Amino acid sequence: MPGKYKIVMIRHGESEWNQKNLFCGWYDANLSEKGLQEAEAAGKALKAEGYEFDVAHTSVLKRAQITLNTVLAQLGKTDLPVEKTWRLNERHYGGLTGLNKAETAAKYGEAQVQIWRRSFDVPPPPMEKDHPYYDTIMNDPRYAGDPKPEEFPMFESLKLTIERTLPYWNNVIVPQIKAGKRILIAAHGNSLRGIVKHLDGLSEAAIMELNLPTGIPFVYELDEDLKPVDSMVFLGDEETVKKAMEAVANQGKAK
Ligand SMILES: O=C(O)[C@H](O)COP(=O)(O)O
Repeated sequence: MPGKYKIVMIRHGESEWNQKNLFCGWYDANLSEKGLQEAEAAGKALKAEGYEFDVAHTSVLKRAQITLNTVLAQLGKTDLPVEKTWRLNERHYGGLTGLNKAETAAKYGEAQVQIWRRSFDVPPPPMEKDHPYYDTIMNDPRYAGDPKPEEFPMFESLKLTIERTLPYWNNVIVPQIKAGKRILIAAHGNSLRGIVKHLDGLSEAAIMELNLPTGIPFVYELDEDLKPVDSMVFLGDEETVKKAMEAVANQGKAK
């Protein structure tokens, strides 16, 4: 039976730091050429499937915003209302920000990197004041006043990420869904993993296994209680999606 509501989500296209296999988090990396192409293909796929939207939500980070703008351009909807919030930002990778994932796996072990990347409540080490990207992130005018100084993250586990994403989901997105708005969310691998965990009621063990591919839209059909009737249906062939998920997982392997 079809769901009452449909919502489309997409992780940003490959970023320049994804390409270099660096922990990115709140660093404002640009999309790579491949990431731009992924975003264009995503927009074409959504158009071919006849998707239309009333509003979009994204983070304050340009890799998500450029992905969204590229998708909307393909849909001929560059005038769609867009809401931007730090609450959809990628999880803050703390002191790992800027480190190479494979080198970090060689240094601390793949198991430790897998825990930092995919566990539910084990945070990465904090970003200290002398971290090379501390000032860039802390002094970013887009964060002036929100998050409040006392809630500005220095590191985030998935649990902490969900705790700041869910208020936005519940207070802003859910009312729009219930009002019949057709919604597109362009965000990040871990902020979207948090939403997926919430929607599907995934266990901490199950969410550890989920790697979201860059730039491939996925659809949830929800019943009137916002329970999934259809979960995470990707707009891409199964083999492509599977390979893309494996590629994300393998970023954490020591070379
Ligand atoms: O922030 C990053 O490094 C990536 O966008 C997500 O990284 P992950 O797949 O290692 O969590």
